[in-house]
Amino acid sequence: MSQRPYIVGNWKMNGSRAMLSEARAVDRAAQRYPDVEIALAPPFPFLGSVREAVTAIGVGGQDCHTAAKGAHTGDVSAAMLADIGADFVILGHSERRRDHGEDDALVRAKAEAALAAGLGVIICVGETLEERDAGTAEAVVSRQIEGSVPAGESAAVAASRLAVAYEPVWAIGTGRVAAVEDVIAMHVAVRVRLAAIFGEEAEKIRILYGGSVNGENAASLLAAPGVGGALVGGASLTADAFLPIVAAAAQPEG
Ligand SMILES: O=C[C@H](O)COP(=O)(O)O
Repeated sequence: MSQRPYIVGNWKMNGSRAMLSEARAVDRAAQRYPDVEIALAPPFPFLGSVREAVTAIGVGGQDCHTAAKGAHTGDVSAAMLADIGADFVILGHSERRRDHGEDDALVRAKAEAALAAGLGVIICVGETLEERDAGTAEAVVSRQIEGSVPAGESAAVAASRLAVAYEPVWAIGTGRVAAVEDVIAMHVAVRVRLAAIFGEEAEKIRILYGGSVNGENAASLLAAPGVGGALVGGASLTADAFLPIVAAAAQPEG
């Protein structure tokens, strides 16, 4: 794969205006890592401020509505994200699937709206512990890919603006990181499904790993074949915790 590794910090529902200083610190450090694509996804209230505070890193939302505008109290459209200068949106995170009952069809509709608005899209997939223990992890993730990826998009659009984050639910925020060999196997499964949809252009779609990534484990995860980056939660909340992951992406273990 020729693309730069993609390291995305998802602040989830954390932070305050004070965290602008963390975003600025990441942005300042980004010039030391030209071979890494770095981005942050703050909560909506801080998105515009972070966008204005940084120049070298990407900024994205954590969700969007399927519609461009209208009577949808509390929601935010992809067009609004694009309007304030966001580069991408994270969709179908397991916390949204859990907290808001989002299913694959809804995630796909959101992805279509986001791509239509010109945004990049990171679609999250991943199995629960019960599904892994039952031996159905690959089947579950393959089904999520088939249901939530916008298959009607051209392969060229997918190759340039779509990423997939494989995040085993049991590894998110638990400190329990997936074994590298399991990460490799799951990324292969994701790639096979993407290739079935988009053909050989699917090789260019970055597949990120997410789930308790930190400065200690990042190098071995990011060096794994097929891993195109990381979607980082807890360790993205401070520049001190996040930047070692960026550094690991710049020089993954051989
Ligand atoms: O979006 C990020 C992932 O859910 C991973 O979160 P975590 O790094 O806190 O485990």
